[in-house]
Amino acid sequence: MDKLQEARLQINEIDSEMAALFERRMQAARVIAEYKKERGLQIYDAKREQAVIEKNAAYIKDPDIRSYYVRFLQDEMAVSKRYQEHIISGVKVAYSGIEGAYANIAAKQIFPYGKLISYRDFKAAYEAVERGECDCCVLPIENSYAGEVGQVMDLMFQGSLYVNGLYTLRITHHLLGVPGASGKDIKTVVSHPQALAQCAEYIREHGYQTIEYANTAKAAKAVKDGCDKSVAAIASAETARLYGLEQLDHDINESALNSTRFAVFSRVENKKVNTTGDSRFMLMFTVKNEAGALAQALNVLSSYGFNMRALRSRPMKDLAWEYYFYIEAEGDETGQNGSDMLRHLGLHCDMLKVVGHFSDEVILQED
Ligand SMILES: C=C(O[C@@H]1C=C(C(=O)O)C=C[C@H]1O)C(=O)O
Repeated sequence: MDKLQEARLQINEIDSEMAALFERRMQAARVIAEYKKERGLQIYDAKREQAVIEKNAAYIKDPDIRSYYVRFLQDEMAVSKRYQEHIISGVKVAYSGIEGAYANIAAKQIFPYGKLISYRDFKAAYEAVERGECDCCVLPIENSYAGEVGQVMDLMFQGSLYVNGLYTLRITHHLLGVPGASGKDIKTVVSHPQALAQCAEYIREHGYQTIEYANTAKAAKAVKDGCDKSVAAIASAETARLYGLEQLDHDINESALNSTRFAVFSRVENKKVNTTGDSRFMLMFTVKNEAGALAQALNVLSSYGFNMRALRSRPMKDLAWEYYFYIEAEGDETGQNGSDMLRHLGLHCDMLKVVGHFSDEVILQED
């Protein structure tokens, strides 16, 4: 047998072993895909991929081969993600608003393989998941300009869903006109009040009139339907594509920090979070009607070493002048220290629940 034949026989043997291993790996990936579907988690997990590469690359003794093996792992994981997409494809994702609105843009980016279903408001989207009509919903919880989204906070307090992921969508506004219009034609701009406010300086410099719409997508649709070259909408590039508008000017908002945080809600809690140090959790509670109860409750968190990042209060709808509290804190509350903290905190509360935890806040780019 010559060298070629010998080496090919070896490869045949290796491939047959690898085929069996590949099948086992893909079966494990299927289990992971189903787990993610139930919990509204994204397929891609950057930290896990990094860990897989680091751990396995270290097994390769020949330094010449190591970089090829890293490439092999990357390809293998890309194949596994494609397979997971096939399994999850059609996951039903509820969002509130119409196509082209920012909630829709966020949902599309988080679940590009999902079936996105529009609901008329936050409550309808949330309840569609509670009823089992959808697998998860994408709702805004906070905007860097307008602050918390109160209606969603109330749903989190009263409802039964969990937050297993948080995503920040950076929002860039553009000036959008009907095809053939140019910047010089524009006299009036239309958009959501927040978008108009975020572009106030630009609007003032150009001397435009403004008209408010319920959301940026509706404003874009009105420009398209109106066929008036003197009217432009302020909205995203995605909205421009959707409604066949042209970008007459780009990046017209003043603050580059304009962003909205979207939470993904699902019926099943994601118990095990990444414990690499970036974990966060969300609590909701009411305190006993006693002097110092709130201060004592807050002290419990710090005494167990949890760093509180946000504290908010909202009125309880059915009890006048009574409030519930929302806390977002850093750390992993699923371990022993966390459960001790929660038990201790419970002593100061009438009601306490963990609404969600997630390992990383993912930044979404609009385009
Ligand atoms: C299998 C998973 O999903 C994806 C695919 C991975 C893989 O094939 O090893 C790793 C991380 C994820 O991007 C997982 O999250 O573990």
